[in-house]
Amino acid sequence: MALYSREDDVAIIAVNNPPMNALSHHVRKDLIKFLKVAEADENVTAIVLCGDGRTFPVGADIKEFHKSVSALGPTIIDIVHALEKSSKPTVAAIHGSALGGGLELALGCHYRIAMSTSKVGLPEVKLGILPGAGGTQRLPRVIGLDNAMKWIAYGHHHPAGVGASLGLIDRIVAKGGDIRRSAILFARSMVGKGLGQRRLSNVSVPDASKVEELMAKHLKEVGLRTRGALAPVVCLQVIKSSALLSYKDGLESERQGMMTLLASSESKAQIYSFFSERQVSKWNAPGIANHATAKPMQVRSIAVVGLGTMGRGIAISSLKAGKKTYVVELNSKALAAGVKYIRGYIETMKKRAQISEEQAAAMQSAIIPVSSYNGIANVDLVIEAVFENMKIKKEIFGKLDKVCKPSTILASNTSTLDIDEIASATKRPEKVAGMHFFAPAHIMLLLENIYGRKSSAETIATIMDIGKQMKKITVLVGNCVGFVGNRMYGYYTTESVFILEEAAYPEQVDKVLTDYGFAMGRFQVGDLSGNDIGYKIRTGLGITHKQQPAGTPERKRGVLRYCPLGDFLVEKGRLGLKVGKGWYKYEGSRTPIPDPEVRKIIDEYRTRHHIVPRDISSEEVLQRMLYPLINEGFKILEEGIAANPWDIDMIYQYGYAWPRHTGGPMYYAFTIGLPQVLKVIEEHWKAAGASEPHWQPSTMLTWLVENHGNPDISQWMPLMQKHKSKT
Ligand SMILES: CCC/C=C/C(=O)SCCNC(=O)CCNC(=O)[C@H](O)C(C)(C)COP(=O)([O-])OP(=O)([O-])OC[C@H]1O[C@@H](n2cnc3c(N)ncnc32)[C@H](O)[C@@H]1OP(=O)([O-])[O-]
Repeated sequence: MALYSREDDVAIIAVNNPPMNALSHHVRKDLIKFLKVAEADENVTAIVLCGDGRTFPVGADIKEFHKSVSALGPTIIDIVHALEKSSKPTVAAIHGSALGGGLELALGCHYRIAMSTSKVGLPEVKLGILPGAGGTQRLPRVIGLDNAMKWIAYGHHHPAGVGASLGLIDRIVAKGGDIRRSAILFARSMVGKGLGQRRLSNVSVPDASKVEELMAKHLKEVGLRTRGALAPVVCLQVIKSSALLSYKDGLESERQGMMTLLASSESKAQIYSFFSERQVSKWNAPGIANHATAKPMQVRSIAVVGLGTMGRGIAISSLKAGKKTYVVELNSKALAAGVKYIRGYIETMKKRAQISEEQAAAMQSAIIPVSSYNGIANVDLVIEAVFENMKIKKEIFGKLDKVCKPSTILASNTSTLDIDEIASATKRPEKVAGMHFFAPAHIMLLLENIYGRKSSAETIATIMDIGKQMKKITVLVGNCVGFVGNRMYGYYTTESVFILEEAAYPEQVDKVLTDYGFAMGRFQVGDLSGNDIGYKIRTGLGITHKQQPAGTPERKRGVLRYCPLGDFLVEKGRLGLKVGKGWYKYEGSRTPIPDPEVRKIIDEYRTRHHIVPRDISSEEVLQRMLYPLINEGFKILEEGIAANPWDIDMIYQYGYAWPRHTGGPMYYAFTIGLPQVLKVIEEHWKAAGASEPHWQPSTMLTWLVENHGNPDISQWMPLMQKHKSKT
């Protein structure tokens, strides 16, 4: 709802719809009603629009999207026009954030004042839509086309100070000031001044003459940064109309753009992503604990064991979260190198104004270098980040168990290894868990937390809470080889080399993936992370080409199909970007260049095995790359390793750069339709048989299709649970 009050001659309309003052239908009804009251009251000379509680409205109510209620009048644009039309000065008093429809309301007001700490922006593009309440037409009239294109096509939130420098905010109220009082005084001071040029629909776009040039520039940038996404392109086209058409016709173009986007699968996927991102914090470890009941332990200090790339990033994340951080390396040279890197990184963040001087100083003084395990006996949480080797990890956990106080939680940053086996090296398995960070750990937003068979409710709640404090998208999953992310990814890489064998070169496979929306294809990613990583894992499993006894068929490992092309590459020193050659060659930059030598390796291999390369369609490449992931995702849900499909999707969006506008592997499957996905998987399974088990259809997928066709993704788990409880 909204509340109406008076302060002498100024009417105050305050949106009161916790937690974020979204502009739900009932709020919109109140706003129009109170604007009429204020307009009709002779004793009112000015109107202040504000938000109660945490914030100014942060936009339309996203829960109403794709439901009929979102279109029920009054709409946000009706309120925008009522605010603008008012004969009395209308002032938006912004605290917290004014986003989306919230900022559009503020653009309807004649004046805007904001707390210095507040944020403003039109982030609709991140929901696959556009600012459909006049924002595409009104913002360029205030901040110019160039800025408006940037703001709307990328959807970033901007500090109010930046808004003020562009003329969007008329006055800034310093931290600690009273925004409502300032707005009342400001509104009163504007009474009697002309409103004509304050009504944005009367104003023209300042840099309209540069429209074609700006369009070309922004279309190019958007194409590079948000590959394959429709919304940024439609946003730009609609903003363009603000420079070429009348306000009224521009609004019509905005309406049409909005209709197109609302009907797209992209906006549904983005809205699903918005809620999924928040849903993952409501974690559940079936039979052990869930977010509502389990209480985290207070963690004041964290020790990071191992200062390689991962350990350094984890230590920086810990310092950013304000923890006293013990950094541990037994070798003094490695310790010094790690500490130097961390200290240097903090200074760089300070120089780039990513953190304040005080924060930097606090982080520097919170680093405690340690060269023996005894030095971390009293920490609350240890995160081990040493080499991916079970024997070494068990030795370290055994030692940590002996020296650390009984309440210390011991976590491993393993990306694949069995957490229960690691826990078995201690006498406190209830205090052991996995915290799988993604490289670089201080930048990547994903944290995949793993609970073991014996992890306690408190341990799980604590690692989830630490993820939140580190500002990570933290997803809880169960224990299995590779957990969720890497277990699924394994089949993606497996299938990619099978495609090389049969039909394509790396650049052809990668192009299909980047056209789909990935920033990089699988082979470029391999080069970037180092092809030797996978090689070491395969060596650990004893399956590389060199480890086989004489006479082993090159393309078989037992009954399983195998492709050694990745092994050949590493054995020829093609480790990836770091050495300037891998699946591609690199000539002094990070740009991958298709390499005739790689083609030669593939061609010779094909000739040796009498493989005649065939034509392969982009559709087949995409299906073969993505459907094994999806199939494995269903197996993971079936086994209870992930509690919900959106947990998997968030892991893929934030850990593996899955394009957000398609939602993630599980949501993408829903968009394609589960029957169609199953049909393709079954065809491959029929053709490949037991030698390619990743094509064996998941029982859950098969059951859902046979019994429910393509049920809504929110129903997959409830339907399965109902089915299981009956059987
Ligand atoms: C039609 C005309 C065109 C206009 C289009 C628009 O305006 S499109 C909109 C353009 N605007 C945006 O895209 C802004 C969307 N919002 C945000 O980006 C962030 O909420 C934030 C940055 C404002 C605050 O971050 P924070 O980390 O402090 O808080 P938090 O994120 O955890 O949220 C707390 C709770 O509020 C919920 N909720 C939040 N917003 C909305 C909403 N609009 N609606 C409904 N619910 C919303 C959120 O789900 C969560 O619920 P839960 O899980 O507790 O049940």
